Amino acid sequence: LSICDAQVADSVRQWLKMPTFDSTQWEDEELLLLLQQMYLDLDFCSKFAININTLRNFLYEVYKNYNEVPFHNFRHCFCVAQMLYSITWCVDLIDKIGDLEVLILLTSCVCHDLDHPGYNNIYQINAKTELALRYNDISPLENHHCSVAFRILENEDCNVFNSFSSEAFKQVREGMIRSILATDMARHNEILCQFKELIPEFDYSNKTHINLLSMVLIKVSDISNEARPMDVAEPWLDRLLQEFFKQSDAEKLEGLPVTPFMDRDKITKPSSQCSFIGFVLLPLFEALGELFGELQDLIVQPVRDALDYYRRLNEATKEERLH
Ligand SMILES: COc1ccc(NC(=O)[C@H](C)Nc2nc3c(cnn3-c3ccccc3C)c(=O)[nH]2)cc1
Ligand SMILES: [Zn+2]
Repeated sequence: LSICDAQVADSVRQWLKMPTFDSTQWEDEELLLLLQQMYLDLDFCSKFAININTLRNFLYEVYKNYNEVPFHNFRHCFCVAQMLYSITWCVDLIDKIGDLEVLILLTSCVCHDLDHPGYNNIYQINAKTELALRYNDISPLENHHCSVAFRILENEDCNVFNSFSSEAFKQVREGMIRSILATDMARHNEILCQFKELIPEFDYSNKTHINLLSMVLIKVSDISNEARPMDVAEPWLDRLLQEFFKQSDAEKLEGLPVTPFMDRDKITKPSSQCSFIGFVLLPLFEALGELFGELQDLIVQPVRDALDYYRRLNEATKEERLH
């Protein structure tokens, strides 16, 4: 049976709407079919006259433009899109920000790490790479991911927006650029602080408010592994550290400054996760949970549980070192 005709079973379509979904159980071809299913189940193909073959070509071209790196690979992009998709159903996001904004967000998630080399912005800038030179040290990776996305969309066979008016496409382009550039963690505090200021009087008719909410939604989806069950989250942390250690080894070899939270001689998994979840992840998730109460049980509480788990693990490993 060709993959194109395969239908996604109803039970899988239901599980796909949950943060407990485990991407490791599926082949790449099946993940492509599941991404296609997300557009279909959100009714985007009929709402936006997206030809199903164009959607397939787009998703396959995206797939080919992700690299075989330990963490920032196609499977990561799937997880990020799938988390956004889960949130969409849980809070009825389309009812709150409209179809076009959700289409922009989902497509931004799919494209947000395109052609990631496995070496982050700090490395790009210190090593004076082609990307750092091209983008003048300004979010070189995120600018590149977004540029690759629109180069794919230049190809009519892959352009899922080819039925859009030029005005509508301009809105899509602005939205995708804003969302993908927002995933640069160097901007984390700037974005979180601005968002927290809006929460008390959040205004869904205010485009500035919607834009900031969209940036927070893709950020939450991007770093959301610890909101998933431990057996799903843990392998991602190992892959992430694999990628970080590869970078810090290269930095040592090339005489470049070594990024502290990446140095295999300096960090342990429990201690680095305690600080990441405590200082970065939980504050972000709690802010979104203040606006969308439905997310408390879905993804905020699981992050608190993950923090407790790593704190206990940290204590236990400290105990061990003492004896
Ligand atoms: C403010 O900029 C930051 C802050 C923290 C980190 N990363 C960390 O603290 C460590 C290595 N942990 C970590 N980092 C994570 C996770 C998920 N995504 N993610 C990640 C991956 C690539 C780039 C940045 C981040 C935060 C995760 O569960 N843990 C990286 C950048
Ligand atoms: Zn990412």
